[in-house]
Amino acid sequence: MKVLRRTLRLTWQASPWITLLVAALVAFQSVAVALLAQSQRWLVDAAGLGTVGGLLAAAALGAVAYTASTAGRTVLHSLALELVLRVDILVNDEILGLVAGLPGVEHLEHPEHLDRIFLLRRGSRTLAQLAFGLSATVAGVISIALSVWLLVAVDPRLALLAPLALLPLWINSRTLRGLRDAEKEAARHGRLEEMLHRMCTDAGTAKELRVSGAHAAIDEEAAKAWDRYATLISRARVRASSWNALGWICFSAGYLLVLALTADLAARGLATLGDAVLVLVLGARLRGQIQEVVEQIGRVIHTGQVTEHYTWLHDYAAAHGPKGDKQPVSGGITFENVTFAYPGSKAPVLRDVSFHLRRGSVVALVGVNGAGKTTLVKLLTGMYEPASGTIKVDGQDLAATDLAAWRQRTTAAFQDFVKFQLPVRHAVGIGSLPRMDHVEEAIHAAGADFVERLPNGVDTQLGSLFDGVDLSQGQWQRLALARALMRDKPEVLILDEPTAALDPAAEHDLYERFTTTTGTVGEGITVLVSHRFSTVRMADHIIVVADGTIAEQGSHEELMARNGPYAQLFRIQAAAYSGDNC
Ligand SMILES: Nc1ncnc2c1ncn2[C@@H]1O[C@H](COP(=O)(O)OP(=O)(O)OP(=O)(O)O)[C@@H](O)[C@H]1O
Repeated sequence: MKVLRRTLRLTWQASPWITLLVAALVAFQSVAVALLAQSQRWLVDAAGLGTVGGLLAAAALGAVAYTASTAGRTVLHSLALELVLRVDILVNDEILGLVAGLPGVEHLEHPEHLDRIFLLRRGSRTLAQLAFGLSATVAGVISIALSVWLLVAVDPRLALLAPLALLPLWINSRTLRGLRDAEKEAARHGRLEEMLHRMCTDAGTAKELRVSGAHAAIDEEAAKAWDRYATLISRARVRASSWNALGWICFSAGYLLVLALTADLAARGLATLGDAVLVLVLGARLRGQIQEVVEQIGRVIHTGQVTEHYTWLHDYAAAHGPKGDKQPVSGGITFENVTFAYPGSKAPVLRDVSFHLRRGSVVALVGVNGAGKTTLVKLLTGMYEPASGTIKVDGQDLAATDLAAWRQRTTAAFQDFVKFQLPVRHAVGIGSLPRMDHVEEAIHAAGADFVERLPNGVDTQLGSLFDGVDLSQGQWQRLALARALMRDKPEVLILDEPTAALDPAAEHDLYERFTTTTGTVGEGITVLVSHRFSTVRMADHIIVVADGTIAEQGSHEELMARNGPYAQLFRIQAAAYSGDNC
């Protein structure tokens, strides 16, 4: 009901006038068949009796009903198409808004949630048809009821056709349920095929795949996934059509029986010729009417699956949306006994982690690959919530604060940055759209001065998709950094290996710049993740992460004096760089 109300609201919002016109035409369609059959009955009876007035009235009624029905049907078809198209756009906008507006990213990583979003986006049109489909179904049922009523008036036994007409309807609802289950089961294969296909056609991944020669194998895997998807769906369809055919055979046998009964009644003088014509016309039309209602019900039931996901998305967005209007105040951040496991995985990636990030400090997270550094950063930016323990910002639980407001006070640059194929100004500016005027400043702060030498400076189009300039990996990375630096005086600046593509000297120089020129110094907290100890040693506080726990923490000097894992890693790297870079 909630979904119906929502889609009705969207339908009205799409166009009140078209909605009213469609409703009026649908209402007329519900009586059109009965009017037409009745006019033909009167026409034949009046002809038999030779009453000219009756003949003319019946012909006039038939002509009006026929014209209004056929013309109305054509107009209804095009108006309904237009309305559904408009509602589809609104539904898609709503879905994208809900998916993109969620503060965390859990819904984008959980396979079950991804399946739901996949099915929802594929079925958005069905959802857009819900209001129209339901009203057409009600009109169809009324139309069938009127036909049955007219048949019963000739002879009550003719009502036999009604239960027989319901049989295909019932079978169809059962088979559609089977189809719905098959679609649910197949969604994962469909999504896999889409991903593999994209891997082979996307310029970024295609390069690596060509070099490794794996594209043929991936192509094959994509074909297999598509086969699995198509097989599940087509098997369910064949099953459904066989059952539906059986239903129609039963109805056709009933129709023949009704015709034989009417012929008998006419022969015995218990029915007029007009009655026989009425039965003939209505019986033949009943098949079409039922077919239409079956199809409409099919669409509505199919919508049931999509509406389930639609409701889920709304509920999920309501449960995971902004939690309150309290804003974190300036101060330190404390992780208290934080344990965390990624969705769908039972093994915790972080176990009982506790540490404090002091306001105004530069904190470095170090550790081997997979230790849990990026996961800590994701928790800090509110992408995920801890399974147990709390993250407190000035004593306030981050899970209970408005994440959107928190994000306004933080900024981050990640190792897996995005290459936005836009003009430089926009590729950097989307870091903080209200501060578009500060793009040049951010570019300078990120050391991306190469932009000045591009053909159109900050207005140069980037990427090959739109005949733009392509950049080196290090240059793309500097732009990603500039994007992160767009935020005005962030309380927390997170740099998660955003300089991996830069040489060690450039990274050292850049971090020196960040820690002395950005707005966070003295006011905010800078969290940097790096494998380069020449950078790490600049931090005030170093946290060594090992296997999801904190192995040790302290200043560079303290950790060197302790001679623990940090000191060992530092010496190994210092030896590798012959002391030059560390
Ligand atoms: N989205 C995810 N879903 C499930 N497991 C994940 C996910 N992201 C990371 N992990 C797992 O969490 C662990 C910690 O990963 P994390 O990215 O935090 O490590 P890291 O210390 O940042 O590593 P690196 O130095 O390689 O960037 C790894 O074992 C990884 O496999």
